[in-house]
Amino acid sequence: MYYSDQLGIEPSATDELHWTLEVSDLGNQKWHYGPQKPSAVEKHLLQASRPLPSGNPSLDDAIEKAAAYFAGVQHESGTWPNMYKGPMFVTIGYVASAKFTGTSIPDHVTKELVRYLVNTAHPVDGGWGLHETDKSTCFGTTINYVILRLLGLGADHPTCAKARKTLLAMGGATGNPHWGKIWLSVLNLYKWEGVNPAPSELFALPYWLPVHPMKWWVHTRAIYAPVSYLYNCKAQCKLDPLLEQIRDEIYTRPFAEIDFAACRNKVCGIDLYYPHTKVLDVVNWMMVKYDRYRPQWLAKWSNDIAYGLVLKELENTDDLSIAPVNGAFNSIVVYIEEGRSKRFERVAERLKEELFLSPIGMTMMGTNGSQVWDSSFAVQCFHVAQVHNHEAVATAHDRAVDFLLRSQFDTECVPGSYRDKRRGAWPFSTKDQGYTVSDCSAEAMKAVLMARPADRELIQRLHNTIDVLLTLQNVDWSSRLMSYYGSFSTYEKIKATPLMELLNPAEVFGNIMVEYPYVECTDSSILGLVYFRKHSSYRAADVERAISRALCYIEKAQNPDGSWYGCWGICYTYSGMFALEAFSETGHSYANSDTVRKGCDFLVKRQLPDGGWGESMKSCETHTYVSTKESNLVQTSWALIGLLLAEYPDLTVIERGIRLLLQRQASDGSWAIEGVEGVFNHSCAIEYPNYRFIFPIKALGLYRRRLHQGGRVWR
Ligand SMILES: CC(C)=CCC[C@@H](C)[C@H]1CC[C@@]2(C)C3=C(CC[C@]12C)[C@@]1(C)CC[C@H](O)C(C)(C)[C@@H]1CC3
Repeated sequence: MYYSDQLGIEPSATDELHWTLEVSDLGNQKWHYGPQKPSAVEKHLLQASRPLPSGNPSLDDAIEKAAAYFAGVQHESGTWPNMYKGPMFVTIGYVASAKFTGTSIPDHVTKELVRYLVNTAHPVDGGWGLHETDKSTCFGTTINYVILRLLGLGADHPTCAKARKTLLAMGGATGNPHWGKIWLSVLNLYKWEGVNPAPSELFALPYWLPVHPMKWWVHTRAIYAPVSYLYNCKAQCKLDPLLEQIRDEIYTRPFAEIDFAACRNKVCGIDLYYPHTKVLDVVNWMMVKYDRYRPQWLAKWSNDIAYGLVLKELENTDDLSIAPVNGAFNSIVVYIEEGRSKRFERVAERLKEELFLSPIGMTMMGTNGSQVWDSSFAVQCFHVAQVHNHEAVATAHDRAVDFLLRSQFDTECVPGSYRDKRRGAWPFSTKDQGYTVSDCSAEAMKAVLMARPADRELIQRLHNTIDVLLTLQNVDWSSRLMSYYGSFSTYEKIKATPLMELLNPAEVFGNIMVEYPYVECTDSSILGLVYFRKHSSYRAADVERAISRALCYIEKAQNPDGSWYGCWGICYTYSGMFALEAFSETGHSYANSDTVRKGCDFLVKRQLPDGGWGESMKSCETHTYVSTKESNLVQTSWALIGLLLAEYPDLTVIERGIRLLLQRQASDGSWAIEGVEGVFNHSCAIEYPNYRFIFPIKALGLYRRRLHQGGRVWR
């Protein structure tokens, strides 16, 4: 029974049996409510975690059953839809956009959005944080309180009353960080004069300037382009009685008496992960003066430039946008410019693809899914476990490969969008989303090569992938200077100096201004290149050089204790697995490499008494390994994969971990969700529900190979 059931909410939950998920050939997902019957996929996604007895299987049985279960919950599009949830600051975009543009939200969606927030409110103080398992923060509590009120929950409903009390105890909504203040201003619940400036003139600067926004990290610039437009025209939703009530509820003083300009730099202490630098304070002060005295024509002229960039982003992503945060801002900007035009309707419609239903209600995901990433790993794990051609798995395997082939980019971005060459690369989620990611391209390439090693036409197609991947490596003079030579970043190579972080206005996220070198992205890129090298001699010398430069980088990035800090999964365990796999694929093992030996010893020292591994989100925040008390299925699998690939000599260590995976498997072959596996920007946790199949299957498969091959790991 969920908290929302105990509490009783009006409107109440919808009937889970009436929800179906539509998924297109390209993996785009949308939930519908109606008379249809749910399929195995919806049942798998919506059934609450059911305690099934453990099957206590043999190794072979465990692999067969897990692979068959996982194959059985694949959608016929070749993807594994899953609730890619966690961040608690995304749904505000959907609700605020609907409010601003007068778009109605269907009843069944409203009910489920409310249910999710009621179920995720902090059990003690009733607030919300940056992510689902976070402590309550001013940002999380304000925006989610506002959502509930806009969706029709009464101010005196117990969830609202409790959250409001917590918000007011934190000093009220004036303590919001930059993004919170921006959403409140758009909703006319705050005043723009109290928001640190984000003028669109920045986008009109000449590109050669080192601070040009189009050199920033793709997400940050994609968000600040529409935000700067809204800032310059001080866009505000029409005030209505409900908004007036909310104004009265979220502050400790009457709205009319608040000196908003004085709150510009005020951020609640609990929220403040990354305080402003003095440099930013000075720049902000100057921009405030500029904002006051600049001529209107200049504000309008630079808004035209920002709007041009928004339109290009929409064109390059088939009206979807890179992720829901800028997607929501974009929808408002298009509405201001064009009213309810065809384009606006389409942007608003595609925003709904970011909504996902889970057993605890509906929320907006971090992106429109994790389709390409998950399908790539799924194909790989079927091969490692040698089940790809088994009856229960073969269709799912082939569909996933076809999905990956359909999802490879075959067009370039429109000119003038400051985007690099993308033909041949792959995204994280879907082809429509349109953004190359280094490791997603490499893992997808590895997957299709595993599946079709002898397909000459495919290898030809992968020439483009190689061309893109090679351009993504950080190898220019500044990377030598900053000692990230040979590394790979996420979406692009590093285009601006990390000193830009001094101007990070977000307060709640670190490392968002520019690209950084990432160990995991570098590891995956090596894996992709190594696989390609096995099958083709295309640009052999360049590929070879890229691999050795990347290996040097990972070696340098290893901490003295043998660990690698992970940025996209929790944390040292995640990165350790990727690094050890990259070393293993290039011929390094425990027996012949100090780096590998140190990497393994680090992991082995952290094995818990039950044979598993469990690492806390605190590792990401504190940059030190913090163990949880309980071991975690996915992290145990990561550690095991690393050790197995490194040919760690002591099999008893590995066997203890393997036994834990077997014991936790339910009789239907599945594993339950045990906790959050992913992270971003050091502070926000995000769930990857498919990891609970992908990585245990891979770990068990590798272990079986090791047993069968007399202690030698298959390559
Ligand atoms: C702070 C901001 C801008 C918030 C919006 C959320 C996005 C930035 C997040 C949500 C999912 C996310 C963590 C993701 C990634 C980047 C940042 C994302 C898109 C990438 C693609 C980076 C590279 C990683 O190796 C990996 C592929 C795992 C992730 C996937 C998810």
